[in-house]
Amino acid sequence: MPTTVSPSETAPTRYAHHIQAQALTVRRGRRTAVDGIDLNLGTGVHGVLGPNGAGKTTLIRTLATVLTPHSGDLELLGSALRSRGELRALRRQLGYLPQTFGHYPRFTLREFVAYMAWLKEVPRHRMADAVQHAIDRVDLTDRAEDRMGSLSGGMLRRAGIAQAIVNDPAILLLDEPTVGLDPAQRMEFRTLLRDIGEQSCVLVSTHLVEDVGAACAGVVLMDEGRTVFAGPLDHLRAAGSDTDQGDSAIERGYTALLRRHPANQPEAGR
Ligand SMILES: Nc1ncnc2c1ncn2[C@@H]1O[C@H](COP(=O)(O)OP(=O)(O)OP(=O)(O)O)[C@@H](O)[C@H]1O
Repeated sequence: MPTTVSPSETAPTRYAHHIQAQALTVRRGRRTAVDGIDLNLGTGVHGVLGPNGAGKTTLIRTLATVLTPHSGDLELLGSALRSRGELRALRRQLGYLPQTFGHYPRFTLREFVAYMAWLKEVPRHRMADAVQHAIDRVDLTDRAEDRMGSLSGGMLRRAGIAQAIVNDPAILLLDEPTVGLDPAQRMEFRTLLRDIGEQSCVLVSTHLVEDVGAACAGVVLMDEGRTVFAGPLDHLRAAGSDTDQGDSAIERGYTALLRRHPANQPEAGR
């Protein structure tokens, strides 16, 4: 009988999951922004959902190695990131689009993406092709020689996505990537995400539930720094009922799971 083999099963990896976190805790100022969460994420596109202040950005920035955990264990691509060498090796395989990113307005788009590729140590002989491919994938081919300062907000966001994928990352972390994209570009973007998710672990923080419905196979739902739910999108859809608030099954599931979480019960004394 034929069996289905996923890319993660055939990939020559030394780790069970691309992202493995146990009791991961991250402090921001006096707050515990990520509060002891466990995660095991492999290939595929995973949405990170949650209300404002839930800890989504803090989690993504921690996985992007921008923030250091306060406690707990974190392994990315099987590496516990204990040395500078491990960190450097990992960063070559990471793609990260922050909520806002800095850039030199006088750089052309091609120069910007090439600069980011150089920072990620994309080999010199692959550089030109990698840059062109990334620009093509975000549909900015005809703007490649334009200065960054002349791009529209949505185009800048796409430039940010191009720099995040220029090194064909094994882990791609995107914080609110579709903000400012027009509907046609959002649809293109979802296709791109699904395509990248065939080989890589993609984590997308978003408030747009329809993006999750269209592009993500899995969901991590956060509230107050904790994981309320982590699992397949279908389980989130099934969690809600007609009495829960929301215009779609995903929104109703989102509302139901947040409401049911112990931290949101009246007896939790909040
Ligand atoms: N630099 C900081 N200093 C102090 N507290 C911070 C800092 N950054 C974040 N926080 C706090 O950490 C918590 C989580 O914030 P975070 O930005 O990770 O949430 P989020 O889920 O991404 O929110 P949003 O949906 O509004 O973007 C919030 O209570 C926030 O106020």
